[in-house]
Amino acid sequence: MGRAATEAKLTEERALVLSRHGVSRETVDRLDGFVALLRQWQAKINLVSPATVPELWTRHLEDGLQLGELARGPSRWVDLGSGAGFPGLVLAILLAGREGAHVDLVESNDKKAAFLRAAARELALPVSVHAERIEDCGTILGQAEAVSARALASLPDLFALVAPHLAPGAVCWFPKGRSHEGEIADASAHWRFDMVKHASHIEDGSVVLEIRNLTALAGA
Ligand SMILES: C[S@@+](CC[C@H](N)C(=O)[O-])C[C@H]1O[C@@H](n2cnc3c(N)ncnc32)[C@H](O)[C@@H]1O
Repeated sequence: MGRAATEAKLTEERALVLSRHGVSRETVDRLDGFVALLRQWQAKINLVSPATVPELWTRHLEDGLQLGELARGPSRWVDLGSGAGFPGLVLAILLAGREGAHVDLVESNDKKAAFLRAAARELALPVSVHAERIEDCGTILGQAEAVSARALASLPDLFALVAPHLAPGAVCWFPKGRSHEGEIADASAHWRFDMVKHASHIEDGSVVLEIRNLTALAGA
């Protein structure tokens, strides 16, 4: 897609997304700042698939906005495998200004972590970036009221990563695509959990899974 068409699509989809999510002027300014910074860095490092840049608002930002609306309570989040900040940085943008709010972003890729740090600094967000492997971040996970992860791993693999560390009462929020039913079936063979499945607006058949009370089944 050429530059003019990219700009037109971004403008059109920004208006669409903002019409679907009532956010404050300050939040809109921070979302715009995030998009500008991401596009600036994207010219140097591959933060998101280049084909999805014209659809940044609908493919990437809106997932975080939707998650923030579903999970209004928690102030202390951990986002695993944050990549370019989805959904973790968007959640931090929504939480900016709330007393006690904090989002830990875990991203093992040094270049992406550098981008996340730059964005957090420029946008004055309540964020810590951990350029580490999730497997080494048990203490951070243990402090979370809510954990998010998008496009990181299958549901059983996500459960294995988080379960040993989750504090009692912590809630996991995992956006999932159309193949979520198979992942839920696989996870159910080894784990007991309470789940609410929220329909996602991002793509037909996609969902946001809200998971509580995760425990390993005996003998699994
Ligand atoms: C497919 S990307 C998804 C990024 C983002 N969550 C999104 O939805 O756009 C997965 C990200 O997780 C990071 N990652 C994968 N395994 C990881 C691990 N064990 N510890 C920390 N980061 C990891 C990768 O570097 C990559 O940036």
